[in-house]
Amino acid sequence: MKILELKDVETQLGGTTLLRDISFSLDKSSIAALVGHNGAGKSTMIKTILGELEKANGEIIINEAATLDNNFLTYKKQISYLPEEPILLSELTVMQHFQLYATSYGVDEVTLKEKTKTYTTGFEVADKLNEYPESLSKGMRQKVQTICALLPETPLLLIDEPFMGLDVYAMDYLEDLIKEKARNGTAILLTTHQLGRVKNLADTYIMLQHGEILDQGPIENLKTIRRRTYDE
Ligand SMILES: Nc1ncnc2c1ncn2[C@@H]1O[C@H](COP(=O)(O)OP(=O)(O)OP(=O)(O)O)[C@@H](O)[C@H]1O
Repeated sequence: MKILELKDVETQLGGTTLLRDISFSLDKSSIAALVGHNGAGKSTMIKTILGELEKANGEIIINEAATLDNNFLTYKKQISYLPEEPILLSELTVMQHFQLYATSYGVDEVTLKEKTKTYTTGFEVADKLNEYPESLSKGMRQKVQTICALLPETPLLLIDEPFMGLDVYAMDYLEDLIKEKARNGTAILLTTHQLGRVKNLADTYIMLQHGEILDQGPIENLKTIRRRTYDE
C-alpha cells in the first residue's frame, strides 16, 4: 500500500522554481533516504509535503486518499515531523512538550507514560522532564524534539536530518527506533548527509540535484554512485 505519493510536484518561491517534476512513492513500512548536496532541495521537499511551502503544480497523496487540496486536516494528522532544528517553546517544560504532542495526535495517557519512560531513558534525558528548553544542551533539545515526533503513531514520519547534533550512542538508539517504527507500519522519509549510516537504515534513496530527482532506487545502488556525484 502506498502511504505517500508525489506526482509531478513543482514548488516555487518568490518566482524561483525550487523543485520540479518530483514523482515518487513510499510504501507502508518503508524507509526512504532523501540525499543530495547542500541546497539540492531536500528540506524544500519536506516542507512541500508538510504544506509549509505551497506547491505550484502536481499532486501529493497520503494513504491513497487525502491530499492537501481535498482534506487538509485529515492529511496533516497523518504526518509526524521532526524538523532539522528544534522548535521548542520556552514556556513549556520537557514533559509539557510531550503532553502537547500527545494531545494533538490523540495519544492516550497510558501510551504517553510508557513511551516517555522508554524514550527518555534511551536518550538519557529522563532526569530532564521538569526542565525548560533554555537549560538544556543543543543535543538534549534535539533529543526532546525527536521524542515529540516519535510519540504519535502516524502513517507517515518525515525527518529532516535525524542525526544532527546527536552523540553516537543516541544516533544508534534513534536508528533502532526508526527501524522499529517502520516494522510497525510507518512509512519514513528522511533527509541525510550520512550516507554510511543510511545504507544500513533505508530501503530506498531519492537523490536530488538542483531541485530535480537525479536518481532513485534501492539503497544498494547508492554504493555504485560515483563519488563525483555525491562525495561520502
Ligand atoms: N526561504 C527561501 N527563500 C528563497 N530560497 C530558498 C529558501 N529556502 C531555500 N531556498 C533555496 O532553495 C534551494 C534548496 O534549499 P533546501 O534548504 O531545500 O536545500 P537542502 O537540500 O535541504 O540543503 P542542506 O543540505 O544544506 O540542508 C536552495 O537553492 C536554497 O537557496
